[in-house]
Amino acid sequence: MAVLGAAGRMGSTTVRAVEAAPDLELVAALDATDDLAKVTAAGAQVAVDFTVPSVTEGNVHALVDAGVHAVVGTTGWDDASRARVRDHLADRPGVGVLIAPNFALGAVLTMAFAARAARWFESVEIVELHHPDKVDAPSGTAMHTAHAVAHARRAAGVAPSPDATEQSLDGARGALVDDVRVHAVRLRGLTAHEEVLLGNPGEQLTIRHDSFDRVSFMPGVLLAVRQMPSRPGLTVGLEHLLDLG
Ligand SMILES: NC(=O)C1=CN([C@@H]2O[C@H](COP(=O)(O)OP(=O)(O)OC[C@H]3O[C@@H](n4cnc5c(N)ncnc54)[C@H](OP(=O)(O)O)[C@@H]3O)[C@@H](O)[C@H]2O)C=CC1
Ligand SMILES: O=C(O)C1=N[C@H](C(=O)O)C[C@H](O)C1
Repeated sequence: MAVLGAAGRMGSTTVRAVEAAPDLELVAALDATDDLAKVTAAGAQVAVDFTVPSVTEGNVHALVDAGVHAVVGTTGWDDASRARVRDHLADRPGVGVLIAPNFALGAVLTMAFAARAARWFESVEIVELHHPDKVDAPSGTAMHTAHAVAHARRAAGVAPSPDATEQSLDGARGALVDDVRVHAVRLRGLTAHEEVLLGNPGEQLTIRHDSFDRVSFMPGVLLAVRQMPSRPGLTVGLEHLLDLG
């Protein structure tokens, strides 16, 4: 298999995890200046992408063209870019692509629990907290959580969270993602954290997940690497590989 973005925080952690896995062989580790042709030249069947939002879609199309299955953890995807990959895969039967905003088991469970709880609360807001070197906000995980929560609330006929704010400084109420408020904190010392706050009169449920170390993402990454050769087409979210989708 191959790792794209191998010199980065997640890429280097993935390289170590693959090297420690007896059933996987790392044949290519690419950094920003490397040609993607190295992936096929090395005979990789699966490539993991932990690069940057500006290049990940191009990488995925090149991998699909080459018949290489892709496990994508890089964020920055939207409906339009995912649709382009889905269309491309329709011409390449047998090739599988997973785009997952978070590979940590606890984060996937947080999203599943939040979606399950969302219909029972009047108010829902999301706070994501990350290291200050992160280039995108809100996090891909928070966006995915907001969409899942919004979908569950719409399906149950629940109104958007009440908010009487008439006057506020720009950004004070966070970003509105699919009718759900999302707040992004960037703080030295943090790794990757998310809280889903659910409120009713007289009570609050907080669902919180903390990734203290990037090793937390590795069981999910390796699970995906092992499964993608038998999952053709586009899969969005690790929850589908964990039977939680
Ligand atoms: N799904 C998940 O579970 C997780 C997802 N992420 C996401 O993964 C992505 C990477 O995060 P992180 O590792 O912290 O970021 P880093 O900035 O540490 O790593 C990104 C790496 O990609 C390299 N790169 C840039 N362009 C290319 C290219 N065209 N080909 C190959 N490599 C390239 C960068 O090189 P250079 O610095 O020289 O430009 C850098 O080494 C982010 O989008 C982040 O949100 C992060 C954690 C978990
Ligand atoms: O950049 C990060 O660090 C992370 N990015 C992903 C995201 O944007 O959701 C996953 C995790 O939160 C760590």
